Amino acid sequence: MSKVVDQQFEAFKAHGSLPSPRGVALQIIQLADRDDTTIGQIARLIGSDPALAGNIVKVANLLTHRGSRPIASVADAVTIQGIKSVRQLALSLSLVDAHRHGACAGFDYQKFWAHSVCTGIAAQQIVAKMQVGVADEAFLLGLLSKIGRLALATVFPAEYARVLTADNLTEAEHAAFGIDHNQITAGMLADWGMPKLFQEISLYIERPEASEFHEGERNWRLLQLMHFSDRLAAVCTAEASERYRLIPRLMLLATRVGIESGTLIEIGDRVIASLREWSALLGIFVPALPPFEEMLNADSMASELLGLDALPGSLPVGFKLRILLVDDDRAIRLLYKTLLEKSGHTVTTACNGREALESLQASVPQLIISDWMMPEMDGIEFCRELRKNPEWHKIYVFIVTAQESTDRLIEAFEAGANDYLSKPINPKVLAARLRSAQRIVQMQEAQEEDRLQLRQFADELALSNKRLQTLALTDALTGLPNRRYGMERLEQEWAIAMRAGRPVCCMMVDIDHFKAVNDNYGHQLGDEALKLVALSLQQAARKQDVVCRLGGEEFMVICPDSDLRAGYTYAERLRQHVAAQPIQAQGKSLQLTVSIGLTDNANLDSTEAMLHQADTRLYAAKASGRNCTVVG
Ligand SMILES: Nc1nc2c(ncn2[C@@H]2O[C@H](COP(=O)(O)OP(=O)(O)OP(=O)(O)O)[C@@H](O)[C@H]2O)c(=O)[nH]1
Repeated sequence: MSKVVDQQFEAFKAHGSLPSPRGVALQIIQLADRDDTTIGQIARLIGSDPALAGNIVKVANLLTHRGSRPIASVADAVTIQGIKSVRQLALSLSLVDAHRHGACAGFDYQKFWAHSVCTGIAAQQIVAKMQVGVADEAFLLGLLSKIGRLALATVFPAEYARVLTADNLTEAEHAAFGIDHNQITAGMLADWGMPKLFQEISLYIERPEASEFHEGERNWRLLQLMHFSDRLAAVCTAEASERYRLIPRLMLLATRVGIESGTLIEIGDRVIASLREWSALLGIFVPALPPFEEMLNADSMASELLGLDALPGSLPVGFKLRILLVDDDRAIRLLYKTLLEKSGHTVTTACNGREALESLQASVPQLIISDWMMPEMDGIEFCRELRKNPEWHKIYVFIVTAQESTDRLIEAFEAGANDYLSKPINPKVLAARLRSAQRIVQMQEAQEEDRLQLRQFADELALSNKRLQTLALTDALTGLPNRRYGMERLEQEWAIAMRAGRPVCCMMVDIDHFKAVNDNYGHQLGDEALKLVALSLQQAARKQDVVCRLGGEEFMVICPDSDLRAGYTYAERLRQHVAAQPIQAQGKSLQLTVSIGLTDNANLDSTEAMLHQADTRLYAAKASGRNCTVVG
């Protein structure tokens, strides 16, 4: 304790006598603390106080196994219980006896003792289980950890009754008495010659985060466990309605100090059983308690979980995960669902692998936290099944395991897990691991978005290329394939025909006296007429024929699989089709005709030769009076 607190404690002591083990009990405590004390010495000392001696024999009989030979003498009691346990008994019996009631209205003496004894029992159980210190010492420390409150109620009964109604008790105590109950406890333990560590722990038992112990060191761990014992005692001694408000925080605390829910239930049940025996012994009232597992699973706990804080650390702005939580322990599901939702994530739950797989059909999360050991389908099998579906490959999976052996971890990674979390899950570690998973999920999603965007660009590009290509190969006025297309197509048809030894025809079609149309009616009507002739040619063509506009009023028609004879018949049909249909444009009726030069591939060695021949024949058709077809 600091010098100032020391002085405050000295000043406080001057106001009246503090609770203390009296007479024989005090001597027992002092004697028991010495290394050379014998059982005989302790037994003789206890024997000098008949009431205490009677109680100690009674206690020893109650605490030893039923059915064994009853303990009749103090010496037997000390031998069986051990000197340290007898010291605890002497101290508790003497303090409880002297302060079962008191003058401070509003100070619940019964509840105070129930809580103190329960903290002692819990500390003893937990310290033994977690192997961080001497269990008997932990009992004593737990029992006395709030003795400062009894001291305040004893020294200032009227004033303390008023202070007890305050929301923040330690602050109100400071305001009223210049010292708080934790500081008084530390002072009293110092006065009773208790180890310095006891004093430090009692100072910070209610607020371990304010202590100067270094995280991870043995004393820090002991303080955390004592704080946990204090909270566990609060749960065990609270009224039912209050109890369910306290349980969620106790569970969270358990995960922080490394006690998983199975161990918590085991310790809780032992504490409840032990408390029942102690309360009967000391004549203290404790409320009836259900089995611990029932408390953790109670529905009424769910709403209280909402009072919990979010996981430590902040989320990247605007990035929240869709998480699926898979665990067969309902309390764990509830606790982590609440914590994760408080941190901004959206959480769904499943109680085993099979249920999780079913839920994936409905909605796909970005991250899964799955326990390993579960009934029906365990975490590993679930992982394997999950990875079989390519749609679920991107889900980031954490496997929660109590065993960190290399083989187990390799098995988890081989089944498809991305990472693992050790059981019990430490919220700080979970928060850090989640942030790193978030970064990966975020990166994956950004990549996926880039990929989708690229694909969209590529699709758009392909489409516009196709459009450009179509434009490049189409005549804008008539919508027919243009010269470029016509020439390429003629090459293709030529190659096919030559390879297959088949004929192919080509005709040049030119509108007669078209200049006159333009001159007499204007270019606009000329254009209209060109479009209608193009349409007429197309209508008269067969499906496999290719009609294109070479430019101006000149067209080319390619007729695959046609020799000159068939081509001629066809050319004539075309010519007559145009001649037979007067063209209606801008309210005028024009009678147009075409001249055709026809050729085929027979006896020619290239498309150029073919085109040249068709051209020559077209000129011949013009020369011979137009509106006719020339074939040779
Ligand atoms: N309206 C319009 N006229 C065009 C187009 N392309 C070419 N022409 C016209 O078509 C006419 C072709 O005339 P010429 O080559 O002298 O031949 P023609 O008058 O048809 O006479 P012959 O071919 O000898 O029967 C010219 O007046 C061109 O201006 C076009 O896209 N639209």
